[in-house]
Amino acid sequence: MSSSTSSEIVVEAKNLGKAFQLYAHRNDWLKQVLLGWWKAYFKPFWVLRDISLEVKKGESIGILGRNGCGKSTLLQVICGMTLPSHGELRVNGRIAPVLALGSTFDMELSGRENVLIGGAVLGLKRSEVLRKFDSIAEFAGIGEYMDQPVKHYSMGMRTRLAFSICAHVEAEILVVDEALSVGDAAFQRKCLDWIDNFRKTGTLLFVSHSMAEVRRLCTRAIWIEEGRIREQGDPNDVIRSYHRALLVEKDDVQRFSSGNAKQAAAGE
Ligand SMILES: Nc1ncnc2c1ncn2[C@@H]1O[C@H](COP(=O)(O)OP(=O)(O)OP(=O)(O)O)[C@@H](O)[C@H]1O
Repeated sequence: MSSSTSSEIVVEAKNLGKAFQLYAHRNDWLKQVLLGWWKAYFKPFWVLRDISLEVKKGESIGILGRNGCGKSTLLQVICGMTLPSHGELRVNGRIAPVLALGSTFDMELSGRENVLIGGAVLGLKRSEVLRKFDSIAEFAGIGEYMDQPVKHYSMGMRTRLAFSICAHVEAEILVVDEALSVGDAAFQRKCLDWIDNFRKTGTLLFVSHSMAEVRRLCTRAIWIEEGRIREQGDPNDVIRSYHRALLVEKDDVQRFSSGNAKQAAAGE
């Protein structure tokens, strides 16, 4: 029996699965919209399967795994950006997802306008965003670009703005999906320092290919492989197993070219 009380658990997933709809032909999605009641014109591609996990308040979880194994999809499901196809999910607390927020920016609007929208999306009142605006702008450090349309920003500048908004919404759960990798060294250091402080009270979900960052920031690591949890536990142990597997496994191009074919061959 688990000794943690339900109030300590901020994320609880039971048998979570996510399938995307893959269409063999360009127009099949239209057929699906019009005739889907009669027959399915897509094949489900299961990206996450049978994920069960509990994240306790104050934990810092590092999620690792090879390209395309389902790390970002798992975080997107947890953040509510996409619905699970199977299983149950309970999230208890305000979530600030850095990369996801950046991807919802309105490219035609200025950084300033996106701060107002992004702050509201993450649950702040307009008056609160206005009160925090100078601090958000200072942390983002993009100067006069704050009044330029976001479509003129570099990827790093977008991420700076998204991180800065997330850092100001007093979230209980911070979700950082490889966001730091596009920032320059000075910004990365600033974010890591901020995350260090956040970890004293908040919960961190962190996807990274940098094992040094996972070791430094995380209290637990979860290794995802082909959409399933392969191993979880102490970051040093999980990273060791992951590295060992990477040394013996070849770079399997088929993972990307025929995910569906692979599932079909396995009779799924
Ligand atoms: N909207 C979508 N439609 C169809 N397939 C998708 C969609 N989004 C993701 N996928 C597929 O789901 C799988 C998992 O993708 P995901 O982005 O979660 O992987 P990841 O582990 O975060 O990879 P990386 O380390 O490369 O960022 C991949 O095969 C990807 O092609």
